[in-house]
Amino acid sequence: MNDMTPTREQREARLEGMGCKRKRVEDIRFTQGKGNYVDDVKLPGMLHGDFVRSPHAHARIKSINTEKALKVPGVLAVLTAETLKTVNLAWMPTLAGDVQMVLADGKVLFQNQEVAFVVATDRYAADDGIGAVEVEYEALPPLIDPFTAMDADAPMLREDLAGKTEGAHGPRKHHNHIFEWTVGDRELTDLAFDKADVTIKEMISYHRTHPSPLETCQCVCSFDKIKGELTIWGTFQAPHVIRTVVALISKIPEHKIHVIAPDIGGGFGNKVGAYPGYICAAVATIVTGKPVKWVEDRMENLTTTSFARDYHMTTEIAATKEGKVTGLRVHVLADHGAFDACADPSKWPAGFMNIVTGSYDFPVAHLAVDGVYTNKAPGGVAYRCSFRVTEAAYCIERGMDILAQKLGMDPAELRLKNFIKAEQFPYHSALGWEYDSGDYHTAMKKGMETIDYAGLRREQAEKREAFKRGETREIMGVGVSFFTEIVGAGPSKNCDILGIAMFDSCEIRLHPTGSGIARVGTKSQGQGHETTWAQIIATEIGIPADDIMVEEGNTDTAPYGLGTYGSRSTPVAGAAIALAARKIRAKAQMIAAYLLEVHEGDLEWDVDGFRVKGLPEKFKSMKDICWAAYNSVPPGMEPGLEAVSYYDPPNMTYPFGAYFCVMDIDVDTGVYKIRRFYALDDCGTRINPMIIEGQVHGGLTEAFAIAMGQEIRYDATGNVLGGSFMDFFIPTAVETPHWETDHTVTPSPHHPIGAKGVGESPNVGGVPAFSNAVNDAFSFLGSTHIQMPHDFWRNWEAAKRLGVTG
Ligand code: PCD
Ligand SMILES: [Cu+]
Repeated sequence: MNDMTPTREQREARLEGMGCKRKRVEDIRFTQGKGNYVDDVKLPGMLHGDFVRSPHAHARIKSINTEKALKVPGVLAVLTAETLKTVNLAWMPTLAGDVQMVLADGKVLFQNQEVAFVVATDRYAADDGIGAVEVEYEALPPLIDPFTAMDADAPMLREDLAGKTEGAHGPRKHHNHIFEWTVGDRELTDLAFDKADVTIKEMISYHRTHPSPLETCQCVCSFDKIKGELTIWGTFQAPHVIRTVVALISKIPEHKIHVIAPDIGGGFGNKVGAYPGYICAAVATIVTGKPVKWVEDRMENLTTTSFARDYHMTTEIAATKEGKVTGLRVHVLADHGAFDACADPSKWPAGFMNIVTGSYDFPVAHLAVDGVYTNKAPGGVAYRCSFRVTEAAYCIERGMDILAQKLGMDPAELRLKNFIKAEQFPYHSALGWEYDSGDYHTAMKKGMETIDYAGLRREQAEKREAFKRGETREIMGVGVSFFTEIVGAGPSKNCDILGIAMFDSCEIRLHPTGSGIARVGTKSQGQGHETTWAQIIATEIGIPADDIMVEEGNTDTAPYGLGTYGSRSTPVAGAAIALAARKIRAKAQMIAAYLLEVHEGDLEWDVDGFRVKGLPEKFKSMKDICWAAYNSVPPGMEPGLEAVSYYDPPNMTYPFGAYFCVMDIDVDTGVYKIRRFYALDDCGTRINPMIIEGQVHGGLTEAFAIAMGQEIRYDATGNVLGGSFMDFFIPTAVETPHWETDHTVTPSPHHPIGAKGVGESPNVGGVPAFSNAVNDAFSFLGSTHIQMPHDFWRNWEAAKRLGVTG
């Protein structure tokens, strides 16, 4: 070795592997406006489709007259449910076992529902065509309040299900009932409540909101009549699932369907489901023989595509007078809108809501969820937690605060007292999960020390006294939230979508000169997979991350995968990537042994190649081995260096975190100021700390939006009130607080690289932190629970209700 030989550290740094704050490679094109999004797909002769939508929330359709529309210059076709019936596509299956109208069939069930699809030479002509379609409606009584959905005299929404007493998830109790789902031991839980010293009960609602990604949902469909092939470019978080759904409902053989998800401008769960626009564009290209583009506008996106939450959770906790929790009982009324179009794994009608015991050692618990139909848009999947973990975390984190208040205990102290202890992992929760790993006490204490929790409480006590003396009009709240996430759906034993197990996949192919391509079954929408996936490979096989190209989103080239949502990419695909890389390394080891004329067992891995044990100068780098793989492999070995891995995770991963929010609220105006927000996340092994930080910043900003103002509201007749950015709160840099981030590292014991997901965590933990801060601020005035979102007006209303302002 001479002086020019790089040190081990230098070789490691050159790889930019796991743990490196590698800059996002995709940002080179994104920041220069050189991304390639669906709307950038422009094909010769391409037509444009757009929808006639219902102004009513609930109405019968008496007639649709398309004659005038068809005379509008540029309009080529108008599809209605009747047209779609000729190809058996007026309805489509949802991922939740329900069916959904593609175009209104006989009646409409929510405002802005798709009624007809106008296809024209350009978007403007399509719009003129929409104006010329004549639809005659007969208004029906709307059902907006989910609490009245199962009243005896409630209007029947889903006439297609009339008389059906069995739904996709068991018996239906009423014509607007979708399912009842129960978990846990009812009897033992009731007993715990009978014996409890202290109990609390509160209706905690997580309102309806919407992720509203920068880019709306869209697609371009192009049918090649000669080859009988359908190509779909679309904003799909799960391209392979879309291909399978299209194959099942169109009867086009799956190998003749090409689904391509190009760059995506944010997904946030909004782009998991299948929407009528996709089906209509596909039918339209087959009918017209021309490519057809469908692009939603902002209002269409906000009012009709996958909303989030709308869970009304009656929460009860039983405890001893010393503050040890002894039982949890939760009933959820789930408002699903007109169709059950959630995208949970098949066996989980309410997602992973049974993580509602949170980070606490509840000996017994019981959860019951009733899903109901209302005259609102379908969905329920979205917004940085597709599987209802956010609802669960909000429920338990609000509940613990309410219990602390009743016990006269500090909320952080109550949590510390009830945490699952580090030595209890793997921990079996009362509602059936096996938490893989955690160290809650360490995380919580680190957070409390960093923000000087005790000092904040002292300050708050002083401020409260000053408020009572009339010296200030400001009240101070400290919001505590300690969440446990559950991500990585999921193990084939209990997770499937449409019968397909929720594995994920990776295929790595190394080229002779020592670079390569990795194709993965996931699909980044901004998370930075092109950067992080290459980092895993770099560490595993010693090829610099810059020399690995990552490709996702093309069903012809990527191995089958279930896509990106529910923070599943790192737990599932991340593992597939590591294992595919290890297969390559195993073959590389055989080649190296052959080249160095030693036994495989005599070699050891050293950063970027193999070294003969005890003979450090005998070394073959991965680059050398790549070349050899194409010309001098051991006799009998196949040439080439590539591997595929399909990974079926043995368990979910359970990231967690401790969040604190310090807030001051002026009682006379309701105006709040967020003084401090501290977020400690534990996502196990950290692949790219900078990307993690970005994920946390983004998720916290969204949590802030939800907790402090964002809402999709409906009036009594079913008009959407949050349908544009005039009424729907999107925080800008001006409103967004400063985020302090921190971490601990508790690797997942079953994941090949120990990583857990992180993308969803900040939203899961963030919302309760904000809401608890507001509630904590008001608590000394006798309030137990104030409903989100906590905008200025509602804060002022709360102050008024509590008699501290006029
Ligand atoms: N440990 C760790 C973890 C993680 N990571 C990173 O981070 C990220 C994320 O991850 P995750 O957690 O795994 O996740 P994913 O699967 O990938 O993704 C998903 C998520 O993601 C988030 N984030 C985001 N970002 C952006 N930019 N955009 C978007 O859209 C979005 N979305 C959101 C959502 S909503 Mo759902 O769908 O509702 O369910 S779910 C979700 C990536 O890149 C990775 O790699 C790292 O580094 N490390
Ligand atoms: Cu989730």
